[in-house]
Amino acid sequence: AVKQYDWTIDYAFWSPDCVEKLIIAINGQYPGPTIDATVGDTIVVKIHNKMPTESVVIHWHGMLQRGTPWADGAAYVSQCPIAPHDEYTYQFVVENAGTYFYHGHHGMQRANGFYGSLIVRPPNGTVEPFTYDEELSIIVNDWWHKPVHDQELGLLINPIRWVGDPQSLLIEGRGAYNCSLVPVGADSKSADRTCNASAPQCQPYVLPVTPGKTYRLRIASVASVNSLNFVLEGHNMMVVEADGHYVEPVVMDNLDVYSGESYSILFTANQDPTRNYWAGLNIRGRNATTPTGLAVLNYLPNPSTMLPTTPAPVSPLWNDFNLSLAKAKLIKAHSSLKIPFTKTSRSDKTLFLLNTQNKVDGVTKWAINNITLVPVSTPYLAAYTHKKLKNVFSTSPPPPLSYTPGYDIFQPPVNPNATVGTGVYEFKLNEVIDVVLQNTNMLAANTSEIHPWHLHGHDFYVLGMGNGVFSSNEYDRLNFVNPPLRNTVPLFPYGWTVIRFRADNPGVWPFHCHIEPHFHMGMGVIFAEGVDLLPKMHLPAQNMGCGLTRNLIRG
Ligand SMILES: O=C1O[C@H]([C@@H](O)CO)C(O)=C1O
Repeated sequence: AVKQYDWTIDYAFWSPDCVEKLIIAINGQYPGPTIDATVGDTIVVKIHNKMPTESVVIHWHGMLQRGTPWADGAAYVSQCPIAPHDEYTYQFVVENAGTYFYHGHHGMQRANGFYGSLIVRPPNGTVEPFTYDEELSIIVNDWWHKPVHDQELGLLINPIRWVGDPQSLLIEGRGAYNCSLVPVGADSKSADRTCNASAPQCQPYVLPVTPGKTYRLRIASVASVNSLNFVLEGHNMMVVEADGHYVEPVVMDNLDVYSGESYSILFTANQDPTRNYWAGLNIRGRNATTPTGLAVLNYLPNPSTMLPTTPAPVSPLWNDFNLSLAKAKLIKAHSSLKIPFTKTSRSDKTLFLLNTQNKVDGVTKWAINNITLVPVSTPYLAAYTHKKLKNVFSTSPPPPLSYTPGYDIFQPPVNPNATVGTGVYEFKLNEVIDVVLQNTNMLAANTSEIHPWHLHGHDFYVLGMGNGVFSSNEYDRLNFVNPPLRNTVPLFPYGWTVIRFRADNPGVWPFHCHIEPHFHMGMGVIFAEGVDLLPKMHLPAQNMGCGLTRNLIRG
């Protein structure tokens, strides 16, 4: 079936955590409308950009965009952003059933509240490998009071003004800042400093349940910076799906969710039904003082306003990274998933990507094999579809496939200066690619952080994760039996992560850290697949109305 949506994008004043702030709303809603579709459906979303001075794109996170790379919604990779007062129509087919979401992929618009859920259901009559009575769904997020443009500029200047810890954690766009902490005096009179604890927009999100029933709860994270941990007070959860693929059921008493990831968990409302419970969200991976984000698990017929008198749920220690690693490794492909390779299969190409924090002209950046990705004004995909422009992004020499062996990942970089680049890793159609992500110490001593890496246009197999330096003899110990198929995977501090995918989707696809500030600071690479086929591709003219392709458009 064709599912048609008409979306007007505009600013709105909103109070997600009771403090009023300018956000980006869709049809006046925050979070944006949910897309609810079935495998095989064609999604058509007509965008009207009503923001007076900001251009916009929407990335359909986890959608493979097979045959429609121009609809991926990554600014200056797949398209020119949609100008103010202009319109653009996204059209693509949804391929796999699961829990997904969409979000802005231009500037820091995602951090400005520009996101929503995208749920894909299996074809009618399909039996899923688990059962439940009803379904609930939440998107989780971290939230700052500082306007995103202030945040963005702070990241790009010298010295860096890092965004710091968020003021709140939001569950389905709702949190509760303590209004007594809002500065008083002149500041309190300006609109963006209004804090109203009884504003309807910041009343806790309610998850209504009927005692005895089993629920599928979909959880997705669009967090700007933080790794999050989700707890359902008094209830265990069984993880059954991750990033749109079934996984071997695994019971957890709290769930780590990295930015860009999604999960389905099952839980049964089998606790004392005379009270309600907290759903809680805490930061892991950073030593933050941000209070727990709270929603209400509402045992019907109790009123949803009957707040639990129990304390906010606690999560494991923020820096127990071995626990984080062990938990991430518990996610394994469901036994019904056919793995298209064995222990002895090798990739056609292996990329070793060193993740370092760097400096370029004194400004703090992130680099991959010492190259910081910088913005361009011609969309990569548009350039690749025009023979004449094919080489504009191929730096000479091309971006390095690996880094110098012997790099000491436990020390700050000896020479922190990185080069800037717009180079592309080019793959032949159907090449099997392994990527080894290698984490390192940051510019400051004794610091290394979590980076959730997200690949556009693909799911990939997570072959393994570990501590220290990855060495090729570790290949034998990777998981070739039931590696989960994901579109986002964490890279842990001082650790490594190995993924595998087939370059079977002609197009140009970003692979980047899903931490919004880090992508801005250059932490990503660009993959071009089936490059010989791209000149035969016909992009919508509107994708090309900027940069070097602007003058090539014929009416
Ligand atoms: O990119 C980053 O910058 C800060 C810090 O390294 C400099 O303030 C931080 O925690 C990051 O993740």
